[in-house]
Amino acid sequence: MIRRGRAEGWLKEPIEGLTAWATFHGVVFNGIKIGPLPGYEDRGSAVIAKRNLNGDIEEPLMTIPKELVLSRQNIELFAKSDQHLRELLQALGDFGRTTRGAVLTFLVMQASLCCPDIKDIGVHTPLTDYIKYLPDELLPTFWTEEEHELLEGTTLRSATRAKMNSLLREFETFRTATGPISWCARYWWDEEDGLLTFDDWLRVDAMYRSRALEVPGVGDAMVPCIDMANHASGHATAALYETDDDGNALLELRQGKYISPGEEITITYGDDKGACENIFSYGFIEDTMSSAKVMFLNLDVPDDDPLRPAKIYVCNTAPGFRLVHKEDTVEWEGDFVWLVVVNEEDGIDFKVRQTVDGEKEIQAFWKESELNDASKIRAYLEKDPLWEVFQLRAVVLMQGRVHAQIERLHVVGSPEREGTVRERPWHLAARLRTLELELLRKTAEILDNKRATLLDSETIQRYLGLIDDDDDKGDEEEVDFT
Ligand SMILES: C[S@@+](CC[C@H](N)C(=O)[O-])C[C@H]1O[C@@H](n2cnc3c(N)ncnc32)[C@H](O)[C@@H]1O
Repeated sequence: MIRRGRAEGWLKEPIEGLTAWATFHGVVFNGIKIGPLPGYEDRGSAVIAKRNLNGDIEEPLMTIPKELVLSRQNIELFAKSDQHLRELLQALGDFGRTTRGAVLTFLVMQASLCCPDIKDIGVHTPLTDYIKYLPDELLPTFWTEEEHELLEGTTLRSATRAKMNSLLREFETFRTATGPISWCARYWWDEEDGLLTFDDWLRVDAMYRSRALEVPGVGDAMVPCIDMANHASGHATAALYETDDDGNALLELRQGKYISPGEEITITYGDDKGACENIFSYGFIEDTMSSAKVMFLNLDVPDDDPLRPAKIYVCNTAPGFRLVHKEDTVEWEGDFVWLVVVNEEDGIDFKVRQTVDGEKEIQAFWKESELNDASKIRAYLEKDPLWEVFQLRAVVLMQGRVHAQIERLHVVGSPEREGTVRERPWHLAARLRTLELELLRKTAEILDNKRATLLDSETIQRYLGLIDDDDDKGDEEEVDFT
């Protein structure tokens, strides 16, 4: 439906009309305009200065009335005067009460309202027309299979697969929940000419994901016009967004920033986000990005671990570890790693408990202390006399995983661009492979050093039997390196 609306024009407006839309609905612009930035048209629209702007004295560059903010709270308000939207949200239950569920549903509803084949459904809001100004972002969920293959060996490959699966599940939930509503059955789900398809779900997901901001005092929301600001990190971020005492959204130039006419006003989408997440959520990597910054590598509990099923059962953290590039080192995070490297002889134990309603539950213990969640395990291990041994095991485990990932990237190499592969996916995949490979190599080096340091530690020397505490014992004991 959305693709058709874009092609036929009933769901598309030129960006030149946005200022009139905004002014009509009470948005105040101060010294700025919205449109393509000459030389950077591939970024879509941007917020551009119309005159000299001085961050030390400037009033807000944009003020967006609170009623225009596309937040969960406002969607609930819209639903009070729109019985069809209300029906949808009620049918969706818990999902309709999440911000994501409410926003995606609202966006599908706005597209349906614009569709000439759908009659007498829903209530027009200012935001019904707003979505006509939004571009279709080429996020990886719209890449072809050939383009996805270029991601082999990068962490974006599994992230995109997992996202596609979760989008499919979400869409099925949406279809099942709304199927019994008669107007949904007629317009959306009719076997012959139902208008809604998975492609629509991908499109509303992309709109939300690439434009959602965390608005102070509101939470995740889409803020019309402020969401036309492109991203720049660090000192290059020109403006910040916040809310005033009345809940209106503001775009404010940062103190000390001076912008000349024709220059862009950027915000940050999150300086801590890694290259993978930037492509995943926004479909670009900043030109100045020189490190993948953050990578998540998945892990499994080895098949030969007798505690594997219990460890998987109790695990409530992401199965893997995150590498975070900080200045000239790489730090890692992931409680799952600790769960993998300990075994029964060390002190981990699992017990089956019957709950009050007769269900069976597995509980994890570390030397008699209950581990309510996996995040506690590290604190216990740190206090254990064998802490260095556990660290060494963790380091060896991660070394194996990092080397396997490097190997996968080597196998992919630098493929030639096939004729059907689009320029942007090809370029982004190549940059991501390079950035992730560099971060992995750096991590491998750091882990090698860490391993060498740990092997030198007294605890480990003793654990391996290389230090003999008891001179009298002589050398009759064999060292067991396993
Ligand atoms: C919140 S929107 C910003 C407005 C957008 N340019 C538009 O035309 O609607 C986010 C999208 O803008 C583009 N974008 C933002 N910052 C960018 C940057 N630094 N480089 C390239 N594209 C950028 C990406 O396509 C991203 O998904």
